[in-house]
Amino acid sequence: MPEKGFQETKTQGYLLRYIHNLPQDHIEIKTWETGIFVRVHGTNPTKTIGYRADIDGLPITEETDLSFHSLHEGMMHACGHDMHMSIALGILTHFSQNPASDNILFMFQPAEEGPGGALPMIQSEIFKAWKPDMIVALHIAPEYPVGTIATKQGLLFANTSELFIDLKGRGGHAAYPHQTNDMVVAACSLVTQLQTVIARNVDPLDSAVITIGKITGGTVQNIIAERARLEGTIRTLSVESMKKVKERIEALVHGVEVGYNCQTTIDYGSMYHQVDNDPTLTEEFMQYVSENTNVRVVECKEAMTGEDYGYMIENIPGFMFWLGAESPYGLHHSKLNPNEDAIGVAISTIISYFNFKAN
Ligand SMILES: CC(=O)N[C@@H](CCC[C@H](N)C(=O)O)C(=O)O
Repeated sequence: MPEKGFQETKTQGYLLRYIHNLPQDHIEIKTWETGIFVRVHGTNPTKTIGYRADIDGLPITEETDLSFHSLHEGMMHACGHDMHMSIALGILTHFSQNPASDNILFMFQPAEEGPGGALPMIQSEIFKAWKPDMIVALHIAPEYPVGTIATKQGLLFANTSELFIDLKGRGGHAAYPHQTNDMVVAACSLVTQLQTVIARNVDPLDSAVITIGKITGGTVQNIIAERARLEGTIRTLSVESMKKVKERIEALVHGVEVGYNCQTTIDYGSMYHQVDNDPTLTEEFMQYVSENTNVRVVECKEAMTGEDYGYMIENIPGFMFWLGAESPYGLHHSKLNPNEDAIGVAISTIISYFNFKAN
């Protein structure tokens, strides 16, 4: 039942029904927007360990033939959030029956794909009252085999900013281009120019991405377009690079405005802070898993993916890791089919690690 960010009402209802069927003696449940907080009271708590799972889907038409494929036409769990939820429910089920000595706070977070649920969730009164001392999250990784986890100390995921550029010129008859300012031509030129920011303005030893994922413009084939719109995303490995990339984008958009005699607007939509793994906790987790489980631990490089989970661990120690879920098709692909064996691997690994951390 994949649903867009902050519209996850059926998802929330499903999760709540499951959670209400667990033993209730040690748990407290609070809804927040379309998300859920569940606190499992420890037997002798000295701290609270947080665990976050994201719950929204993506606007992609699913092309798998799975028996449990999306029932919502045009929407898909193409980033593995269905698996993230299943894993969180598995861990919660265990601790609701066998509480650890410390408290564990489960956060079922809406709107990771946009516009971002993590930041308002941690600003909520519930989070402030139940504030965890550390937080853990995972993301499925189609490129790693089941039985593998991958992470690193420090920067794991990039800074992100959405990018929406609107262009408005003068439309007209397809046969009289000299009387118009064609926004399809201006938009196409701008898309190409934007790639020069990466190729010519970003230090080759740094990294950045500008992806335009959607272009719209015009009305019909024989009318020159009065309007066009580019929708995309920017990724950088530092907050400073994001600032520089945006300055260059603004300069190029201004150039198109002058060069094509049109009006433009730029909207940066939602922005996510980079995921910076706490070095000490991450190192300890990697060592614990290597020495105490059959899971293979890989030290990976940082990725240009974004995650609003970065806000959760900006001021609270925590980390995220990739969970091997081998699929021939990657994240955000209509045929993504993560291997479900990864669910059990994640549940047993996190239960073991939380029991270790909860002393
Ligand atoms: C893990 C993942 O795929 N996250 C998304 C986050 C998107 C943030 C925002 N909507 C944007 O596009 O900038 C990703 O695309 O990396």
